[in-house]
Amino acid sequence: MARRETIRIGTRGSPLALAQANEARDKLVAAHGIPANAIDIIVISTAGDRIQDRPLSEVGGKGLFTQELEEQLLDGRIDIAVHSSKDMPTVLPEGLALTAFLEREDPRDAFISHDAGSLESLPEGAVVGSSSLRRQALIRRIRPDVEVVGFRGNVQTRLRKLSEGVAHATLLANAGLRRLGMASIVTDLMEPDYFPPAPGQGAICIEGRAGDARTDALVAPLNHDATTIALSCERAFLAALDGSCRTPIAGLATVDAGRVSFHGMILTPDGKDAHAIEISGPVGRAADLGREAGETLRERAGPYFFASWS
Ligand SMILES: NCc1[nH]cc(CCC(=O)O)c1CC(=O)O
Repeated sequence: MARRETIRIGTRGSPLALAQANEARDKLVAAHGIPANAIDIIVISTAGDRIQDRPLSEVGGKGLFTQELEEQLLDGRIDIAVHSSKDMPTVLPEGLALTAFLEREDPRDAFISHDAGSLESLPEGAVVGSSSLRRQALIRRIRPDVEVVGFRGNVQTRLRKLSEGVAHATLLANAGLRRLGMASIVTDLMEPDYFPPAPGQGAICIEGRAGDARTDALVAPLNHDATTIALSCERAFLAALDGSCRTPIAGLATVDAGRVSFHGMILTPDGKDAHAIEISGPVGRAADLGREAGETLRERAGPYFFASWS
């Protein structure tokens, strides 16, 4: 393995992205018995980090959190990029590949509030902050009386807004809170059967250059098979729905005893209309099952469902 000695990991600079890059570095160190200083962590700013004044669903475009890292991968300025799988487009630039998925953290969304113990028990007409189209639609489906307001910024910013009374509650990925050591702020956890997470939520992935044997060998021990199987199902579901970032799409696959079980849902942004599917089969068919689930929902919903708000 010797093109150069140091391994360069590219990452975004948010506290969560850095925690994820550190986790990948620690796993590389442990797997290969190399010193921590043989790995450089290189912070790269993305459009998604720079745009703070608008919901990203409005900005549109794919790869808001990934493009700048991918350019540096293709240039050879970094060897691997560490991402949240949830932020990864279904189609990668030519020459790049997802080469490992780390063991998934809790995929559930966390409910955080100083005013109520759960989404269900919020007072009527309460305000919930979220800029995620999926969370907005699911919240409105469960609590049509609640007012949903856009809410961006890092965890600290959102918590400050809660304290200031800008909103009564917010939802964040429990995985991110756990990785930041902030699990104690969670008020309630949303069960995936009625509040399914985003495809990929809670799973860190490694992106590398396709066919780069050196980095493939490096990251191979970090791969968690069940997570990779679940993610291939979830990402095939997303791809089959042609996941425009304006369509609320949710889905979670779990793996047990050689079988993968998938639960997917698409919603209108107001949460009034939704289509859900449950499907399971042998792990070898994970991607096929995800694609079939997506195609079935697409057919069931009909073209009007996708056209009515975009
Ligand atoms: N959209 C930003 C983003 N991308 C991944 C996570 C959480 C971590 C994960 O899913 O692994 C978050 C923040 C959030 O949804 O609370």
